[in-house]
Amino acid sequence: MRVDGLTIAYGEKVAVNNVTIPVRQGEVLALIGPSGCGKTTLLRSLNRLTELTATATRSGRILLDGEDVDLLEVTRLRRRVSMVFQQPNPFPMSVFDNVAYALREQGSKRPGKKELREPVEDALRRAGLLREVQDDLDHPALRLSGGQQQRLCIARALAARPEVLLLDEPCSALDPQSTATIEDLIVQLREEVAVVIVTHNLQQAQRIADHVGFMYLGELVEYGTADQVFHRPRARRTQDYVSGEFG
Ligand SMILES: Nc1ncnc2c1ncn2[C@@H]1O[C@H](COP(=O)(O)OP(=O)(O)OP(=O)(O)O)[C@@H](O)[C@H]1O
Repeated sequence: MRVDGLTIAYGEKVAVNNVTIPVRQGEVLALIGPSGCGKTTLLRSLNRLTELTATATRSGRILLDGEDVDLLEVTRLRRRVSMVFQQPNPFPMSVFDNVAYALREQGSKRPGKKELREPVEDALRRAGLLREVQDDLDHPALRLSGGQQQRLCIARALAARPEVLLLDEPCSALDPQSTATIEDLIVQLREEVAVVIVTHNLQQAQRIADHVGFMYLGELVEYGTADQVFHRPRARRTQDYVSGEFG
């Protein structure tokens, strides 16, 4: 995926200013920067969620596999570029049905429960949750712990076999143990899906990211490997931010 000269404004306020950044397959890209610098807006634009905000306007191009995302049917785009939010938001239905939902929505023919069992379990396995819920697939998803609910949301996103997974501060509502589990999961997932994560947690970005984009006041100030951005930042602003001097 590639973002090219992207500018997004809410009314008069420019939230993302002329950003060009690649999203590479097989990698985790972390977007970091102080509050309000445009990370979430950039993330949400990748599958056109910013269109849901009436005041948002956009210029520049976003390409998925060389195709302009504006030319793709939006439901299909959101299956290929899938989003997991800050607060786990499973549907008020069983664990099984949460994941099956994504699969049922896919084809023209509605598969039955039997046919769905294998792909549902496969998505749960890839989200690192199957072992914990195997015997409780019919239990309400809302009875799971917060960390399990977040992995269920990841399983739901993975079920549609997306090419890109967008994670908006996925651990901010979780305890340290669940956070560690999800970080391990993200590192494994990059083999099957490109991951873009917004995080305030610089240690987290260092632990899991291959590339890092540092944003400030809507601009992409610096983009590089995690090692370079954290240990040899080129810009003074990046240096100040990663050393904890502001933000
Ligand atoms: N729906 C909206 N309407 C108007 N302004 C918005 C809207 N969403 C975000 N903004 C503004 O756009 C700018 C960028 O916000 P955004 O949420 O993308 O930043 P962020 O870096 O993700 O912040 P945070 O780290 O606090 O989540 C901010 O000034 C914010 O106030």
